[in-house]
Amino acid sequence: MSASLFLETLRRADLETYYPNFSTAGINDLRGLASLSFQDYSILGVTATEDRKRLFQLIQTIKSEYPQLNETPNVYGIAPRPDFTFPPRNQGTPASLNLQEQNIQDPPLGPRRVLQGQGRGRSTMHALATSNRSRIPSPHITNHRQLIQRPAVMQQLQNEAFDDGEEEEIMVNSSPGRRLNAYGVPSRHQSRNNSYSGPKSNAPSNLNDKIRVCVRKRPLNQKELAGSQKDIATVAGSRTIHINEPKQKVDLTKYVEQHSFIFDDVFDSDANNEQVYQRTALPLVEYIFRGGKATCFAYGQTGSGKTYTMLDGTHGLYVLAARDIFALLQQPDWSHLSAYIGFYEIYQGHLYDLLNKRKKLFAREDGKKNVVIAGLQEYAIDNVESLMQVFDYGNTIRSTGSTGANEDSSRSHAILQVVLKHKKNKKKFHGKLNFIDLAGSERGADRGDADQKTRMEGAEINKSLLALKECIRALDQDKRHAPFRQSKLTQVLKDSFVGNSRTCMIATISPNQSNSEHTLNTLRYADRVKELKAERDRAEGAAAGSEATQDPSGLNEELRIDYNNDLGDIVDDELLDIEFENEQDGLEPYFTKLDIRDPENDYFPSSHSRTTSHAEPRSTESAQSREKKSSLKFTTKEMDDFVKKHRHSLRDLSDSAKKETKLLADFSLVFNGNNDMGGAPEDSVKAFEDYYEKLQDLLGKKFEVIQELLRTINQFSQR
Ligand SMILES: Nc1ncnc2c1ncn2[C@@H]1O[C@H](COP(=O)(O)OP(=O)(O)OP(=O)(O)O)[C@@H](O)[C@H]1O
Repeated sequence: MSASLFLETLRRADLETYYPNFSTAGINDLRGLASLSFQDYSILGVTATEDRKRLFQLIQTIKSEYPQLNETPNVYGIAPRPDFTFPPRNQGTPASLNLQEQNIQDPPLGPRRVLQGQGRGRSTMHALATSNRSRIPSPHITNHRQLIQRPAVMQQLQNEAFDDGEEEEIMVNSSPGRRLNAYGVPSRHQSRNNSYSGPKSNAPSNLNDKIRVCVRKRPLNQKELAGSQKDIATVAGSRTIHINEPKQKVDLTKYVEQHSFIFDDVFDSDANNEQVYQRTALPLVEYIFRGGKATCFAYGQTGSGKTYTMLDGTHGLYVLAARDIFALLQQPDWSHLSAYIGFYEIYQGHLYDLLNKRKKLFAREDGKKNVVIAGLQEYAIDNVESLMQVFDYGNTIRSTGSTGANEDSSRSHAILQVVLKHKKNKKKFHGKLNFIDLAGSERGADRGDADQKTRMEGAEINKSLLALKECIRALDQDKRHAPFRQSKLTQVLKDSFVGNSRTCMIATISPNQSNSEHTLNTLRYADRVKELKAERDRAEGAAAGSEATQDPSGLNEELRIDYNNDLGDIVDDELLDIEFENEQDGLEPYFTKLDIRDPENDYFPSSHSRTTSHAEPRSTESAQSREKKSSLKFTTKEMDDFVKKHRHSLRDLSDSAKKETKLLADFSLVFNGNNDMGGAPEDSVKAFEDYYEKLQDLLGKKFEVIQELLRTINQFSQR
């Protein structure tokens, strides 16, 4: 492991100050850290309680991440010199340091201290009603993001996560505490707590939500069973999952911290793909027949079951969806449509066609803002067998690499695209469904023994997953700008997120205890999406009374502005006339049968909606009188010139808005990334200065354009 990586590891745990001490003691990699015993902390100068806790947590994280390191003896032989200890934090490194060369083994861990000095048998149940921790605010936030106090729930229970013959305590519903970043290292920022509202958790989720977040737990595999690994993920009901995270206190007492999450659907390890399909991809299948665009993606740790769920060759969701798509295409209502299949991967920021010798591809947008993968070989397929053959062929050339967790680990994002087009006019697009098997991220970027290529792959994957999260976040918060351009993945998915689109995320998790931190990271990532979605739902609910102000497109005002801003050259009249097909009528029998039809039917912009969304409503009377007045005051040429000028200004403004969007997105990504990864505040400040200076420039130019337009209008009004 390079010194800089090691330093970075310490930095993320807020322990970088001790780097010189570690380095002088010859501890410069994870192995060295894992070998440290509690007694070594003082010798290394780590005396502050908070820092000792942090170091302890970091070491536990490393040990659970890399179990092989647990066997490493204390090869560094750090032993207290009778006459010397490292200075405490911030006091520099001693100039002359003479560590003893002898090897000292870690002292044995046990016997563990028993809480409050009491012995406990396996069946003992102690309610620690007076414990401070029983008053820790719940991690769950109410709808209004207020912390709610939960009853004293910390109990000592029979420990199910450890089975080493010792009693542990379980902190039920305890705070997740400091958030772990993608590396499983505690972030310096306090975690946003998991949010859900209790009553809602019992009600079935809405299959027609714009964004759905589901979780799938895979069974323990043979290796984990053989290693007596415990299942720490408990599914409770159809929407709740508890993660019993094994932890250790500073005094080495083991305990279990239970984290509870609620999602749209939670699938237990015995759920099969058909059951998962019914509540994830099936609603998307019917949605694309209604002219929408949809995305179904699996997110999760390497080896957690993303491929198994999404792209398994025989019963992945894509096969099940294809079965229904082909069946629907056989029906008279849809016989004018064909399904075209494309299969490509995003590897290191580039697109490659998996059905055409990994030919390099480029993502573009057509005039109607559909993302087009230029050069992608598409096959008109009408039966599942042919699809599976084509898919198998593509899958053999997908970029894979070996990670410790999963021999066939994919190092690329694979996208299987199903586009419905009109048979008579292939250019006429009807609907699109993307199935995405995201690359696993955790084992690439931070592995000390990974080669440069693997690390670069990991970094690229992390970047795209971060951008994906940012885009979903932005969309879910109905923000005006989403940083689509930050990664190839989000660029490609852009049209599946804006406008009439639906997204289903399936977070896949491994249930074994050694993966608990990655599992929690996955669930927190998913929870973030879910939490924001809940807020939006509430906001929409609150606004339900003001139906008259709602856009029939189903886009809220901000997103609509973004969509329009992003249209760039759309100011030409023909492009303003953006039209999505709305062929819902013919769907009646099918959707009635499935009983999942969206009752509101509010996702499809009517052919007028975009145009009308720009225009101020005018009364007939005032329009007529304006026309009359105008005909008296202006010549045709003047009016024509003004329209051209306006159009020109709009183009400039639109260009500016695009630049502004990018500027904001760039800054947001750096800012949020920095926050999430625990980066230095100075980096954020520097980026912010750069951002607002550029914004000042852009706004100045916009102002000039508007001023010029107003000048002309003023001249007109003075006539
Ligand atoms: N729900 C499940 N039921 C049974 N086996 C499963 C399930 N999910 C995953 N597996 C098995 O676990 C192993 C890893 O799964 P998979 O390859 O899908 O992981 P992954 O998340 O796609 O990993 P990577 O990111 O490395 O590609 C496979 O052998 C797969 O068959």
